[in-house]
Amino acid sequence: MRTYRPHPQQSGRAWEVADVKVLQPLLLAGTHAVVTGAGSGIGQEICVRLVELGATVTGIGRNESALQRTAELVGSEQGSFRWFSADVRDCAQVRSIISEASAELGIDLLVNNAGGQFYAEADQISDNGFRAVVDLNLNAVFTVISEAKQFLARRGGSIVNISLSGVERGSVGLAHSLAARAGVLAMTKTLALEWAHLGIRVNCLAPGVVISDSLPDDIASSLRDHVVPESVPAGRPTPTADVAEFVAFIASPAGRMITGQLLQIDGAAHLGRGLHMVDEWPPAEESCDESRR
Ligand SMILES: CCCCC/C=C/C(=O)SCCNC(=O)CCNC(=O)[C@H](O)C(C)(C)COP(=O)(O)OP(=O)(O)OC[C@H]1O[C@@H](n2cnc3c(N)ncnc32)[C@H](O)[C@@H]1OP(=O)(O)O
Ligand SMILES: NC(=O)C1=CN([C@@H]2O[C@H](COP(=O)(O)OP(=O)(O)OC[C@H]3O[C@@H](n4cnc5c(N)ncnc54)[C@H](OP(=O)(O)O)[C@@H]3O)[C@@H](O)[C@H]2O)C=CC1
Repeated sequence: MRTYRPHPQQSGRAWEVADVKVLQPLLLAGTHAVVTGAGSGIGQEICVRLVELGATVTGIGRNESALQRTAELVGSEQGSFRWFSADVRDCAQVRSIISEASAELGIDLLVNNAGGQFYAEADQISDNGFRAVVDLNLNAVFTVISEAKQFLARRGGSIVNISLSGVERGSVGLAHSLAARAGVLAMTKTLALEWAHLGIRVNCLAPGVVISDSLPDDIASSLRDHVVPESVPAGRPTPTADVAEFVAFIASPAGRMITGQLLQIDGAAHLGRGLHMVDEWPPAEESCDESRR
């Protein structure tokens, strides 16, 4: 199998530390952003960057110490960060947090980032397992958005739904998650239409492979050693900073005509062989098991 490596001129430490912060300082001063899944990985990076750009950020997640860590990471001199601990699948709790956090401030940016799944081929996913993943990655997104609408409408805010590269093509081991993300994509396009007259914009950002600190070691190694070299034409994972900068760009005035879009920040992974979360894909012919046909 062909493996992908990063271009030699885009390798090494210079690339790793390259500053992707291209937006003007204090670009988002005076705005209020709500970010779910704010205690780790992509969500944490988004919070840190939005505060740096001057926004007041409300973070939501389940793990209090993780949210506290985000609070410690954000700088204090520009915007500010406060957090609420909640399971986004708890509709009543999440509705009450969104309205408490936004009654005064309204919402300029809502980032639906909380999400995740386990990896299993479809015939290993129980009804309850499918439901659990759809609850987190689709139903909770609807609840958050529908509560936030009245606050987004005050000044014409923007919604960014974090999705997965490959949402339009499928990935082995992710039937539940991609079904949910495809639902979010359809909801994104529909709400972009329905709410355009309110000035509310709705987009999906789909990272490819992001190797963040919060991933379990076995998943991180599998992504680094197999999925990236075999399936990401750019030959490298997507840095969390790239996602955070694009979220801020969409929220900025420069993004004011961008709505109803799916943007895949994935080094062309969605054009390649697909991001498949199994050891071997496609299966070798001799290993095909008749009983599973
Ligand atoms: C595109 C390629 C690259 C993709 C890279 C993507 C990376 C990321 O998304 S990073 C985010 C990483 N973080 C996570 O994924 C963590 C979030 N995950 C979860 O919280 C759980 O996986 C959850 C969504 C299922 C929610 O868990 P919870 O509601 O607590 O569910 P339970 O533990 O009660 O289980 C419910 C149901 O699911 C079955 N199940 C759980 N794990 C597995 C598994 N590995 N294989 C098969 N089935 C599983 C579990 O057995 C339960 O079903 P029943 O037994 O039928 O009751
Ligand atoms: N890593 C990757 O390769 C990719 C990730 N993504 C997506 O990006 C998003 C962020 O992932 P990433 O940063 O990598 O992974 P993380 O696991 O670090 O982030 C997921 C966040 O969601 C929160 N979360 C999970 N379940 C719930 C819940 N029920 N209620 C509230 N918060 C919840 C978690 O916090 P807590 O547990 O404290 O609640 C955590 O902070 C996810 O939607 C993920 O699927 C997309 C493409 C690739």
